[in-house]
Amino acid sequence: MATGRPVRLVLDASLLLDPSSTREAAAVALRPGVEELLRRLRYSNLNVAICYAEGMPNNESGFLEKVASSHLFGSIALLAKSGNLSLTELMLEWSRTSFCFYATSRVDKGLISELQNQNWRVLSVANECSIEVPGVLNVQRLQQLLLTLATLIKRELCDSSVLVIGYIMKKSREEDFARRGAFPIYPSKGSLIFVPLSFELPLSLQLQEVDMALHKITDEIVKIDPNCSIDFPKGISFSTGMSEIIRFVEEHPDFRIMDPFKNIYPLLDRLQIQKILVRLQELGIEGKPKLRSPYSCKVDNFDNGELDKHLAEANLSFPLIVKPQVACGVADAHNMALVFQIEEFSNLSVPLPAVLQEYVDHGSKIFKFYVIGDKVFYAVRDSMPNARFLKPSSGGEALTFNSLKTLPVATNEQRPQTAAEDGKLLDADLVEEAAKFLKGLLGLTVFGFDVVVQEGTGDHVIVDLNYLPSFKEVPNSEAVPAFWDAVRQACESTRGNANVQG
Ligand SMILES: O=P(O)(O)O[C@@H]1[C@@H](O)[C@H](OP(=O)(O)O)[C@@H](OP(=O)(O)O)[C@@H](O)[C@H]1OP(=O)(O)O
Ligand SMILES: Nc1ncnc2c1ncn2[C@@H]1O[C@H](COP(=O)(O)OP(=O)(O)O)[C@@H](O)[C@H]1O
Ligand SMILES: [Mg+2]
Ligand SMILES: [Mg+2]
Repeated sequence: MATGRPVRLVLDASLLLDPSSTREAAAVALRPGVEELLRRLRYSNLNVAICYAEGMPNNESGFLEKVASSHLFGSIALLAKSGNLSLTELMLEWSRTSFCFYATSRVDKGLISELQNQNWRVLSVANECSIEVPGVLNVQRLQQLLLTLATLIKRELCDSSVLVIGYIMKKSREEDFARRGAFPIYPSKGSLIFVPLSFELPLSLQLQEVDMALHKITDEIVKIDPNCSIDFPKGISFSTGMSEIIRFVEEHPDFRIMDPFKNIYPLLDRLQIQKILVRLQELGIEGKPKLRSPYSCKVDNFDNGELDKHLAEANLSFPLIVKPQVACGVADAHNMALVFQIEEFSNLSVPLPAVLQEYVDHGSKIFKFYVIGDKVFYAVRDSMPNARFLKPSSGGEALTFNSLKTLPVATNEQRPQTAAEDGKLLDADLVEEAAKFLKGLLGLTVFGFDVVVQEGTGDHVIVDLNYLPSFKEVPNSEAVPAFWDAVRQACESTRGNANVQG
């Protein structure tokens, strides 16, 4: 099939409706798992339609019409001619112009053979009795439907450059990507097919069906052992599914993954991040602003008597920003504090072990840089004001906050008047150099980092490093093609480097 012929998927009512609901004439309901399937199909770049027999009770057909329109799907009433259901004119038209799938959970041999005569691929899904009709593909579980479709589409596209990417990430992140059109099942540009991996099915079988797995492993952290010697992945417990994937990757060194787990673990630890960022000094260029990491030191507790000596050795002075050493993956990784004097450390609620960092006055503007493959983007975001604005409100207490939820950003009067100066503050070329340097160090395909420009010195201070962030501020028209290029690059990079488990 030449690329570009639309792919159509017609879902039979029997696949969608919960059989128990239609039998007892209870309120009509979707079968478990169908809502999630429909949501994924909504952003799949497949042409989807729901079909039902025209004689279906109105409450059921009405319900299906509503489901179809809420997902922007078509809906088709199959005509019953002399007792047999047959294709509508529209479906016959599709047979000529598109590659068509029909997914059903009931046996209607007449309809099936008519569909097959019109070159439709018929899939029998989650059927109690699998249909022994030649050419019908039996799909045991609903969760297998998308991967089955992906494999069939790839085969039909007869284009060896098409890659199937299986992804694992939390629902909200998947939705972010899907809504941006980043996860097509029928490839638009970039000839990539994206399918979710299901933790309700054996992972090893699914992983053998895809060309690469794309993951945000920190979405699958169940807990991190709070002992003080952080040496990831020791001490991290992952979800069962994620543990299965980790084991599979260990047993299949050639399996492609974006990105290798060992390249991600350092970004779970703000001390490791610090060690990486300190190397930015190697980039020092005459006449250019200084690129650096904030002065930092680690503490295992807040009531150690030698703290002020510790601070002096680390060239640290107040105010300090205090962050958990664990950088992400657990709820309290973003619980922080701004501390103005040593007394405020007593009963400080920041999780231990913690990192104390120089608080850089940066005029409440932060530059969020995103490296997506070979491309570098950045967005400006409101940030914390200069410390002098925050001190009075603290009244002798540390100012505690959650950086993702309650970051104390500047009010208007706390913002420097030179808003127009923002662009001039930042030396974007210098930071792009840093981005490329970091990419080389990290071995990550998509990552983000936060830059603040110190007032007075103009130092460019990188305060945070994240992998697979949402880069939501980057326009889809630029971010999505860059993301696809990055994914393809990661998949086609030579096997050897892909995931050498050192
Ligand atoms: O820390 P930032 O710079 O706000 O970036 C966050 C961060 O990457 C965060 O990941 P995590 O540290 O919680 O793993 C991401 O949120 P979730 O993973 O909780 O969804 C955000 O996507 C990042 O924000 P942004 O994409 O705006 O940089
Ligand atoms: N050293 C610092 N100096 C000044 N502001 C900082 C510093 N570190 C972080 N911030 C501010 O706090 C926010 C959250 O810190 P960050 O390290 O990015 O945590 P997270 O990983 O939770 O995003 C930053 O976006 C920035 O606004
Ligand atoms: Mg951050
Ligand atoms: Mg972060």
